[in-house]
Amino acid sequence: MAKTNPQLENSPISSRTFTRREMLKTAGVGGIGVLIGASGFGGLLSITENKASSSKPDNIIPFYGKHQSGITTKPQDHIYFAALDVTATDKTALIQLFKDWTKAAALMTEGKPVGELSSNGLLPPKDTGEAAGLSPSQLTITFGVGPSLFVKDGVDRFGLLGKQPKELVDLPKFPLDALEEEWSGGDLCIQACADDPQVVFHAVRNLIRIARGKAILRWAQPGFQRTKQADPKEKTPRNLFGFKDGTVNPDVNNEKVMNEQVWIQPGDGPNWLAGGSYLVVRRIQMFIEVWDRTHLKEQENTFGRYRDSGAPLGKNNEFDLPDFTQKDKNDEYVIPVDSHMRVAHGDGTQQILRRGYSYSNGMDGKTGNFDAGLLFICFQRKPSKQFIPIQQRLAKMDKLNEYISHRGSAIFACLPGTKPGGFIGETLFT
Ligand SMILES: C=CC1=C(C)c2cc3[nH]c(cc4nc(cc5[nH]c(cc1n2)c(C)c5CCC(=O)O)C(CCC(=O)O)=C4C)c(C)c3C=C
Ligand SMILES: [Fe+2]
Repeated sequence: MAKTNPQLENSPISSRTFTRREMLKTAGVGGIGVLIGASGFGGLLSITENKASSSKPDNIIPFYGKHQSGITTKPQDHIYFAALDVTATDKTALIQLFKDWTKAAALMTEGKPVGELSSNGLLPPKDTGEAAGLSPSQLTITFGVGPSLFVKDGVDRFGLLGKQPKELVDLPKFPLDALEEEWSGGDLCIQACADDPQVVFHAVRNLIRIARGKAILRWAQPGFQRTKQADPKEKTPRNLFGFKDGTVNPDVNNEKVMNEQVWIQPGDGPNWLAGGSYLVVRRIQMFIEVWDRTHLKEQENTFGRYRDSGAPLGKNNEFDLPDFTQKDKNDEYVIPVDSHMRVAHGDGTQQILRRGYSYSNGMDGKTGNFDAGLLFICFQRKPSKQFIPIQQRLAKMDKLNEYISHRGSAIFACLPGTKPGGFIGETLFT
């Protein structure tokens, strides 16, 4: 399980840290427009540069690096996930979009607004403003491209057909899928994660705004887990069924394991994607009202773990290895054959890096129940050998299926990282 932030490969935090909070502090109440007007933006920057170098915020996750952040990054408290449809019809516009997004994302992850602050009362401000004064909050922004960016309705939209990886195709239909168009697919995705809900919303909102005329929102879903404030020891978070969720995950601090399981390697497919990773997202509704009427033993048999400790059935501690051979006095397996953990584990050869968040979207208008569940997100090197076989098993025989329904689905190739001066998607488009 992820215990520390492994973004060691991303470039070190810039010494020119000029955060939203510092900007307000430097300008003083009501003074910012006047200061910029008088000295120009560069002047203000240089004042703050010197001041900030001795007090670097430690809640910045570097945007630039070999890989995009937000994949092996220790999960932050909040997510805002958005899938987009591209409306632009030429490749140049698409390239410009990725250039603009890269610049804006790099600024926002450092806690800066997306454009110069302006005192021109006749223009809308470049940044929407709701994150002014907020810290960077470990914001990560991760971009991906979906299969439909390459070919849609048989049309090679941007001359990218020859570049489409074999793995980047729509997921197969699984038994019990109840997918809805309004929660599925997308030409592009943006995953914004941070320790503040307003910071993640601000990030996606500004990126969508920048995309105006080139791409539009297709679907979006915010999500959460317990905050670090509520659980300073940062134990494994619990899902909305009350169980610890995220105990077994490949070790993000082990580079060899990440190269085997998560990062696409040169030779895996087209070279433009080496250093990237496939993201599978499933919007899974959880029938919490039914679950809340289910007795504890049944709940524990459903997952194959104890609710309180998170230990595998028959063991004492959360991180004890499960014994799948152990039987009880009735000659039944202690960890039931249809339990979620056992079925997901299989023979242990397929692994995925799970990075999901709970969601709650108010009431399901059709039933009067909560519309709540798991925004399941996982990263992997080869979906055909990782998510797909696991989900095929789960869809067939997971006891958890009585309590959940897969409502949305999409797959994206998360692009490799980039250096300052470059842009996300550069390897694909040039
Ligand atoms: C296809 C992949 C998976 C889907 C979809 C999925 C949905 C899902 N899972 C939970 C809750 C738990 N999952 C747990 C373990 C677990 N789940 C998957 C895969 C999918 N889950 C894997 C690969 C594993 C690890 C298996 C192993 O090797 O042990 C657990 C147990 C604790 C843990 O390890 O995190 C819980 C709890 C829900 C609620 C859900 C859909 C709503
Ligand atoms: Fe699971």
